[in-house]
Amino acid sequence: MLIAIGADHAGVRLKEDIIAVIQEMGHEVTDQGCHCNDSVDYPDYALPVAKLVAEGKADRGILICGTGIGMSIAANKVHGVRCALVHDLFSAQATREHNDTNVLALGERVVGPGLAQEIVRTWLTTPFSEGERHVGRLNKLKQIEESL
Ligand SMILES: O=C(CO)[C@H](O)[C@H](O)[C@H](O)COP(=O)(O)O
Repeated sequence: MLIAIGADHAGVRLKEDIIAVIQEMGHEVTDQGCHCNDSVDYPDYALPVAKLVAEGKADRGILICGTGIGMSIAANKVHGVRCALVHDLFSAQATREHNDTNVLALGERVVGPGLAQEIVRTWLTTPFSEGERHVGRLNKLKQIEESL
């Protein structure tokens, strides 16, 4: 898979750890920044990653800021993106199985690097369950998007 990744200044250190995990797993990465420790604005980095996923130019996206909250809010404004903020392994698995999430948000100030790496491994390897009830709910999300 091609994974698009982005971070603000509060997530840039964890971004490097996550890139290493993605590459170890045999996936490709497109790094959309940021690339320094200067204070930047998370929407500027969420948007390119979310658009790459929504347009089918990347298979998945991973976004990191201090809490993951700003990144997840921004990413979920892009039609076609289902972004989950995840800081535990149960949610990493459930959000793939139930929500078919295509973008993952993490908070570098919330989660340690070891757990964050394990969350990414779980999220990248867990398939959507294809359960009828989940498909129906995703269709309802799509209808909401299309009605706006
Ligand atoms: O959006 C956020 C908070 O929900 C992110 O965690 C940002 O990284 C954070 O707000 C950045 O904070 P800073 O004080 O500007 O470093």
